[in-house]
Amino acid sequence: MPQYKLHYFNFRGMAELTRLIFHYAGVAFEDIRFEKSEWPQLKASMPFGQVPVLEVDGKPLSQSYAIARYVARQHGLAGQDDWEQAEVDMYADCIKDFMILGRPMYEEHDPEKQKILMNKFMTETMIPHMLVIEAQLGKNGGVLVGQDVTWADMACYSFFSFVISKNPDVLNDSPNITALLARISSNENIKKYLETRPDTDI
Ligand SMILES: N[C@@H](CCC(=O)N[C@@H](CS)C(=O)NCC(=O)O)C(=O)O
Repeated sequence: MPQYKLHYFNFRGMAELTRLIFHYAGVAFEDIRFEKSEWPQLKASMPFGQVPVLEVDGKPLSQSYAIARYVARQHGLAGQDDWEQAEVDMYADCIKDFMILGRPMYEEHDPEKQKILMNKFMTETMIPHMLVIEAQLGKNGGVLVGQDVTWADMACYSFFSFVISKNPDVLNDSPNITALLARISSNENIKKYLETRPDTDI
């Protein structure tokens, strides 16, 4: 087994999906978390000057979804054939869009402007795309692709569990997404991780 070291800030952010994949798969990795005050000293050592970065036997890999996909492929969570892998990527990219397009809303501090951004994000992106995910889970027996949990489901879990920690009503009309979250959070490895995970705001 390679030696994995995951470098990121001490919050969930863009590393949490990979952390969850490692824990779900029961694979040991070093979860290296640092504070914002330490970042200026570390930035130059990261390939794109950004994190997350995964070191695999000393070799660095950057870009959160490249990292998550790589770890998922190595541990049987990326789909059974090329088509399934493409479908898994499709749903994972949909979740990545949520994260990228939702970011300006979290960074806006003026409540009025934040409300406008929130409405636009919800009506143009989140609600229509959530309906697709909800319907697919219903059609496909509770997971997005194939017969079992993949990293697309983990991406869904990572994103929506964060969202409902801020706004518990978001999944009121989404029983299938709610069931997926319950399924993943009842995994023994995930349960153990959640018991000890640092309690961070983002
Ligand atoms: N496209 C990159 C974006 C990574 C990114 O935005 N990282 C932020 C933290 S979430 C960062 O390193 N910020 C510090 C900086 O840019 O100096 C990915 O998906 O990994």
